[in-house]
Amino acid sequence: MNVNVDTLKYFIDPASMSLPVDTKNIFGKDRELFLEVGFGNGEFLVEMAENHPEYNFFGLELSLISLVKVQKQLYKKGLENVRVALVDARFGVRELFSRESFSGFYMNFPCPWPKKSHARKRLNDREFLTSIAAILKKDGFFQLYTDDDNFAMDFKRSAEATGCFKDIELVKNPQMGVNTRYEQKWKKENRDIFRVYGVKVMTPNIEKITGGEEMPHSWIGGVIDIDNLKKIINERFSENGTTYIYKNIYLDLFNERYLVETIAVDGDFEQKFYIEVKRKSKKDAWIVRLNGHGLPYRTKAVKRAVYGLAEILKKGE
Ligand SMILES: C[S@@+](CC[C@H](N)C(=O)[O-])C[C@H]1O[C@@H](n2cnc3c(N)ncnc32)[C@H](O)[C@@H]1O
Repeated sequence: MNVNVDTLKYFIDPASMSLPVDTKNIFGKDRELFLEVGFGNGEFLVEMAENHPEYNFFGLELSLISLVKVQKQLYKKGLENVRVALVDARFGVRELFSRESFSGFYMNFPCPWPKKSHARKRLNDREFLTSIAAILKKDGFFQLYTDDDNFAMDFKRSAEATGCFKDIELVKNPQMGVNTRYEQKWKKENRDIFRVYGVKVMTPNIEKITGGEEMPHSWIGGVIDIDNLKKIINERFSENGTTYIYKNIYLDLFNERYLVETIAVDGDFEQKFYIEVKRKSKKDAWIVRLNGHGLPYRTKAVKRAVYGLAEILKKGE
C-alpha cells in the first residue's frame, strides 16, 4: 500500500501552521492527550491508540520511513486518535505545543548516543526535561524505557535538577514492558532494561525561538542589486545566537524571480530553505519572502535572513 490521501490525514506539518499546534482541534475530538517521542516502528503508539480510543496521541519522529510505516498501520486499523510529525524532538517538545497540554510523555529506547562528541543529541539533559515539564499538565507524567543505565541515570538526574517533578523513580528490569522492537531486541540479548518515571508538579518558563504567525517579507521598489548578493554568497552573518548564510542563487526566468538557498541556525537548530525574490510588475516592486515549498519554522534566524536579504538587495535602489 502506498501513502495516499487517507494515510496523510495522520500527518501534521507544524512548519506550515501557526504555532503552538492546535491540539484541541487537529484530532476532530478534544480528548486527553499523550506524546510519544521516537516511536520507531510504532508498536507502542499504535497499541496505545487502539487500546485507548478515549485518548489522543501525538508522535514525533526523525525518520521518514518510520513515519510512513506508522501512517499505514493507523490507516489499516482505522484509528482516528493519532497524529504524527516529522521533527527533531528537542525542537518539537520545546516549540510546538502549548504549556500544560499533555497528560503523559513516553520515550522508548531512544538512541543513547554514548560518544562524548554526540552528547548534544542525547534526549536526556536538563534542557530537554524542562521542555517536557512545560508541556505536561500538573500531575502528568513522563516515562522512559532504555537499555542504557547511564542514559537512564542522567535522565533521572536531569528530571530532579529541573525541580519540576516529584516521585521520580528508576527501576531496573520492571515487570511491565512496552513491547517495542527495541525492547524485544535487547531482551533477546539478555540486556537489563530501565524505566524512569516522574510526576509533574511545576511548570517552568521556557523561552521559545518560534512564535507569532508572521510570514517575514519585505518590499523593494524599482531595481534590486543581485551583484551585491553574489558578493556575499557563503558569508556567515551572526547575531545574538543566530546565524544565517546565503548558499546559492537560482534564477527562475519564467516566473521573474530568484530563489536564494539559505541556511539559518538558531542555537543548534539548523534549517535549510529558499527565500524568493519576485518581481511584482503591477507595483513596479520586488517582494522578498519565504518560498512556500518546504516552509521553515519562522525562527529569529529565519526572519533575520529574510530581512537581511532585503537590505542587501536594496543597495541597488
Ligand atoms: C532505537 S529507536 C527506538 C524505536 C522505538 N521506540 C522502539 O522502542 O523500538 C530510536 C528512535 O528514535 C528516533 N529518534 C532519534 N532521535 C530523535 C529525535 N531527536 N527526535 C525524534 N525522534 C528521534 C529514531 O529515528 C528512532 O526511530
